[in-house]
Amino acid sequence: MNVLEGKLTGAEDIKIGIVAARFNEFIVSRLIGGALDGLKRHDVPEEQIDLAWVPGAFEIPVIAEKMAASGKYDAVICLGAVIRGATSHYDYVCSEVSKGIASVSLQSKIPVMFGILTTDNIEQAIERAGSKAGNKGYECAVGAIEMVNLMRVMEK
Ligand SMILES: Nc1c(NC[C@H](O)[C@H](O)[C@H](O)CO)[nH]c(=O)[nH]c1=O
Ligand SMILES: CC(=O)[C@@H](O)COP(=O)(O)O
Repeated sequence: MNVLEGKLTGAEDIKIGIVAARFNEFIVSRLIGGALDGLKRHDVPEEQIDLAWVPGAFEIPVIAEKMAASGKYDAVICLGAVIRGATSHYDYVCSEVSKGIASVSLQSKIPVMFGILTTDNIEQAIERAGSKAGNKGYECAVGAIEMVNLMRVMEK
């Protein structure tokens, strides 16, 4: 059996685009820190990482699509924190952001990582932004490297 896998080494030439939502910046800034930590610890040079801020998670897909279509990046990491409020707005934002990001990844044929926290309260978001439930930004960074290297293996 042949196992195709994306290793976490050989990331020195990987170029990453990050799209981050400014809404709940207190949380998102920690997701960005986790992503940068993950990329740096796997030897992705800082000068090969671009960060684009958008107002909120709903605006992430359109900028993720521009990054992916530019041909400048091997992968795009989408970071945001959607925290439930008093109305159904949360459901619409979460639904459209997840559909949008998935669509960009399939259309552009490069990894577009879903680093959007969708939580019922701020405590759950804090837990997933660098405390007891890990850091979704770090997870997406390492996942991006694995996916880029897996796709390179499959294209040989
Ligand atoms: N409530 C949250 C939002 N809402 C804003 C939308 O994402 C969007 O920017 C607005 O509707 C204008 O188009 N965004 C988040 O990222 N997180 C939230 O909790
Ligand atoms: C996720 C949201 O859009 C939400 O934070 C908005 O809050 P509300 O539903 O109270 O307007």
